[in-house]
Amino acid sequence: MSCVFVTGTDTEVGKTFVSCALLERLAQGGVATLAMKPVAAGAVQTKAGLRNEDAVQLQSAMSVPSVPYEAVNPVCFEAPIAPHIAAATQQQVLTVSHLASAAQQLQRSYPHDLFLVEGAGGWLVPLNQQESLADLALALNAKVVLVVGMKLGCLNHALLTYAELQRQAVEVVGWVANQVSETPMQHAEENLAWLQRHLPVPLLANLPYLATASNQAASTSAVDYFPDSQTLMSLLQGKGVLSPA
Ligand SMILES: Nc1ncnc2c1ncn2[C@@H]1O[C@H](COP(=O)(O)OP(=O)(O)OP(=O)(O)O)[C@@H](O)[C@H]1O
Ligand SMILES: C[C@H](N)[C@H](N)CCCCCC(=O)O
Ligand SMILES: [Mg+2]
Repeated sequence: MSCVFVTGTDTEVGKTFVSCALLERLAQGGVATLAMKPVAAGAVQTKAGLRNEDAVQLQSAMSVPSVPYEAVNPVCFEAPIAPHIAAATQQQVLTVSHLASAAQQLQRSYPHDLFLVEGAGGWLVPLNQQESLADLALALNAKVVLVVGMKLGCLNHALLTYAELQRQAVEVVGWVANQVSETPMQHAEENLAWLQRHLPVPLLANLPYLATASNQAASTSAVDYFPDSQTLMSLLQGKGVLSPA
C-alpha cells in the first residue's frame, strides 16, 4: 500500500489545495484514496466539535466514503499556531507514536490503494521537544510530495527542504510549483526553470493561481494540470521518470 506525505516549503503554500487535486485526479481513474490530517492547528468550534478546514476538504476529496472526521483528523486545536505550542496550551504533548498509531488504525479500517497524509506547515515543524512531523512521515515509511509556493524566497526554502529530505534518505516522488498569489511572482519562469534544474524529481504540476468562488472549486480546476490518474499513481509510487529540465 502506498503512503504519500504532502509537505511544503512553508505554511499556506497550497498543501491542502494540491492534496485535494491529487485525490480528485486519482479518483477519476478509480484509485481508492484515503487521506489524513494527523494534526491540525486552526479550527472552528461547531456543534459536532472542532473542525479544521483542511481535514474537512480532505474528507470530501478522498474517494473512500464515510470516514469519520475524528479518524481523518485525530488531533485538532483551535488556535492557528505551531502545533506543539497549541498542544502545550491544552496541557497535551503530541507524539509520533500516538499519531502513527492513529494513521495505522485508519489504514487498517478502510481498504484503499493510496493513503495521503498532509503535514502542517513545513517539513520540520515540531511535534514536541524531540520529534517533528518529519519523524511521523519517516515512521509511516511515506514517500513525499513537496509543494513549493512560488513566491520570492521559495528558491532557498525549496532547496533547504529538499536537502533535508535527502539527508534523511526520504524518497521524494515529485514536487508541485504552485502560484499562491493572484499577482504572479516576478520572473516566475526563471524561478521555475531554476527549481527544475535543482530538484531532480518529477514536476507533477505547474499550477497557476486559480481564482474561483470556493477552495473546493479551485482545487477541482487544478486537477487538469496533473498527469492522468494512472500516470500520477505510478509517479506517486516512485515509478516515475524525471521531467525534462
Ligand atoms: N493555485 C492556487 N490558486 C488559487 N488559490 C490557491 C492556490 N493554491 C492555494 N490556494 C489558496 O491559498 C490558501 C492556502 O492554501 P492551502 O490551505 O492549501 O495551504 P497549506 O499549505 O495547506 O497551509 P497549512 O500549512 O495551513 O496546511 C487556500 O485558501 C487555498 O485555497
Ligand atoms: C496555522 C497554520 N496554518 C498551520 N496549521 C500550522 C503552521 C505551523 C508552522 C510552525 C512554524 O514553522 O513556525
Ligand atoms: Mg493545509
